[in-house]
Amino acid sequence: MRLRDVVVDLPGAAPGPGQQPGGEAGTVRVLGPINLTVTEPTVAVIGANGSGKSTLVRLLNGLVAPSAGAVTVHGLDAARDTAAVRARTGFVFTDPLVQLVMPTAGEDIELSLRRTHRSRSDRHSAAVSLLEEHGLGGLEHRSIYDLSGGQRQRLALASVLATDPVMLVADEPTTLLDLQWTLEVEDLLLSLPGTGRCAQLVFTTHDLEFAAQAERCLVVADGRIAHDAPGPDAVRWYRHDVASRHRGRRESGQS
Ligand SMILES: Nc1ncnc2c1ncn2[C@@H]1O[C@H](COP(=O)(O)OP(=O)(O)OP(=O)(O)O)[C@@H](O)[C@H]1O
Repeated sequence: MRLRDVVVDLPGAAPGPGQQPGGEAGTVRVLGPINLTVTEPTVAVIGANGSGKSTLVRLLNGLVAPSAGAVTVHGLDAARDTAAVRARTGFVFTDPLVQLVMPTAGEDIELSLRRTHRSRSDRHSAAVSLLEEHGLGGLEHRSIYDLSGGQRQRLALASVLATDPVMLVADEPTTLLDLQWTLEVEDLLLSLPGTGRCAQLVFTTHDLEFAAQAERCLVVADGRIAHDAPGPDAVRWYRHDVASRHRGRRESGQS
């Protein structure tokens, strides 16, 4: 993926802390300018609340369009060739209810399998085994509203993976999971490129141990890339940066 001179300006009453006015009156600049070419198989995006992480990854499948500049994914312009980009890019939302569209767990996965499994019975048996693989065995008839938050988050991931995406973008994919499932899902996600199940994984997270395992990690601050390094180095830089700002505020009596 490639971001060239990308900025995102969004409507806003007044710029918040760390934000600049956008190019048009009444807008704030929430991202950019950003120039990046990312080829690494596993890429983490970390940073403070409101720094612009979700906005950055939403650019990758056209959920957010840049106000200026260009986002290229698999050689396609994400804002112009959105349908083609979305056909290749799976997106896992932080809130699974945003993306689960069918009434039951089994039906949601079956919907994702409709392109690759033509017959209904094939779709059903593939859905049952995918549910098992994600710790949701026996829940195919369960309403998506009667699943726990963590079960829903795993279902959302299973449904997106069922579409065989070339690139998987996951926005805080483990926020609702218990410790065991956090570790399972992190292992699964990080292994995807290596096992050929998708070519590239891009994820946002506040879990720094997870981020440290990525080959490349982008630290976002106030809508800009503040640091860009291999996972362990970027996480070390981020911890140090946050701690020293915190110390500075404490010493000046601001917190
Ligand atoms: N549709 C929108 N309209 C106006 N402002 C928005 C919109 N979406 C996001 N923003 C603002 O853009 C900034 C970046 O938001 P974003 O969701 O990208 O942050 P984030 O780094 O993912 O935060 P978090 O860690 O809290 O999820 C925030 O100030 C947010 O309030």
